[in-house]
Amino acid sequence: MSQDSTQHNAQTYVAVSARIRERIRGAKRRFHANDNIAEFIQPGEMDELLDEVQSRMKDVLDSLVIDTDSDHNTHDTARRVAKMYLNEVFKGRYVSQPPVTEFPNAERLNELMIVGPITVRSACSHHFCPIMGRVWIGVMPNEHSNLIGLSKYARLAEWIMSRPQIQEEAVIQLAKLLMDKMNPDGLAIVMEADHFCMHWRGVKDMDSKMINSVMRGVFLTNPDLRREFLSLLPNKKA
Ligand SMILES: Nc1nc2c(ncn2[C@@H]2O[C@H](COP(=O)(O)OP(=O)(O)OP(=O)(O)O)[C@@H](O)[C@H]2O)c(=O)[nH]1
Repeated sequence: MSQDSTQHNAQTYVAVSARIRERIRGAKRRFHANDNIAEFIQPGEMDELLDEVQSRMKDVLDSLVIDTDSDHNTHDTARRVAKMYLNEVFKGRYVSQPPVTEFPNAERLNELMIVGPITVRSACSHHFCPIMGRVWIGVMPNEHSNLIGLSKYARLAEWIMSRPQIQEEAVIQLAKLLMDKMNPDGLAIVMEADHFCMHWRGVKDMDSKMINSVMRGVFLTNPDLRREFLSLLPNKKA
């Protein structure tokens, strides 16, 4: 019998992760660590996933030779880790995009606006170690752009970041989402983050950060605008 199926109530039980994977493959879609798969998850299946991830985490703890039966500290760790991954730190894979009210640009605003720093939290796809950082977003709207509420930049950034990520792909996913939503003349994003896979382990370098920027539309073609955006970012070391 395959690992994904067991006898269950006299019927063949297919693990919920296998059922979800089957639907995604059927739709010829990707399910990389930083992809959102909410549309393939049916009502009630998140509870089943929680049980499945808990059971597999228990196997990992067993393989780490940790006595989860008599060690009171790790007795419920498998469940806690499963809940943390599915409902908190990787939630952005499993839930739909947060609702964002879009307002027409009634006053035909076409001046640079900047939001930030927005705190972002993620984990790297390579080691599942935390990434903690800040992001600044600059928008150059035009008369046809949709405007979104200020808090929605943070909500959308959190949705993208609460997945296993690499920083270079995360900023591009965020840029695409905002471009699609607002349709501005230009968009600029700067992200600065600490990667705990470099602080806590590996090279154990406490000081280095990763900073990257993504420019779209007029921020690419107009160096003065790009300079204005970058000069208006508060000192990132402050
Ligand atoms: N480009 C990029 N790399 C990242 C990011 N987060 C973590 N990394 C790096 O991913 C790399 C994984 O490298 P590997 O050589 O496969 O893994 P490793 O042997 O554990 O690497 P060390 O960290 O050097 O011990 C490391 O260099 C990490 O520092 C990110 O957001 N972007």
